[in-house]
Amino acid sequence: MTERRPLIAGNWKMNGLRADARRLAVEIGTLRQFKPDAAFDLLVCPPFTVLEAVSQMIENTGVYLGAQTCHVAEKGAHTGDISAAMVADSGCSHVILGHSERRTNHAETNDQVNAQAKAAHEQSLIAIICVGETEAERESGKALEVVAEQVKASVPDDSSYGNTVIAYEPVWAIGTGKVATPDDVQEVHANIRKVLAEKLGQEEADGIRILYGGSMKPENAKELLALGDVDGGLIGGASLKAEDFWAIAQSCPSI
Ligand SMILES: O=C[C@H](O)COP(=O)(O)O
Repeated sequence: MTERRPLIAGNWKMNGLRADARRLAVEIGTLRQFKPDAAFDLLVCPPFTVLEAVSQMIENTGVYLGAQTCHVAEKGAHTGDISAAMVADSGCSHVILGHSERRTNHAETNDQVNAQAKAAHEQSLIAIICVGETEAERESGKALEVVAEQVKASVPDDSSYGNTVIAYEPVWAIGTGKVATPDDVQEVHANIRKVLAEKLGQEEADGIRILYGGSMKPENAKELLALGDVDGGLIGGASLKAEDFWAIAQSCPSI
């Protein structure tokens, strides 16, 4: 079976002026250099405006750089948008797509996320495709079904373990301090892998990393990261403090 090296990804969201971003990037990069052979990959996804600054700060540290979205078109009349080519040109290897905050605040649909992921793949970017149910959907027993539908529709057919990561983020757990139970997380992750196998084949499904996101912190990371189908975390709030982000990464089981 393809080895799934844990990925610990920090989504800085709309946080970080240049000075803060540089400081945080240096702190994370410095910690990373202490353990270059660690059993996990580290990724930071700052806002577009500081990608360049962060890219310089993490050069040669082994920390990967990602953006938080991209447009489906390569270039053109799309005021305020950023293309996958621009993301790649900024030094990024990854891009987060379809985060629930984008789906809610910018009305992004599964079809759009699918097209964004294809655009990202064309630029050799790794697409981190986010899915997750709302609290009402969980309470009405529809979590598995909703997430399965999102995966089926948002993940393009050209996806592979080399170019795609899935992030399961229950909407109600994001930034709230509420965390899904380990049993619930494992159940959803296993079902995502099953859907991926039906869509892309077992080999790809076995290799695609599925991250958990939603109030992951040093205190709960170990239990979540130990689950069989959890291959890392997409971390918001706790990724803004280098020590917390690093403590989460250190909680990864050895591979
Ligand atoms: O992308 C990250 C997630 O939205 C999780 O955010 P959080 O760790 O602040 O709950």
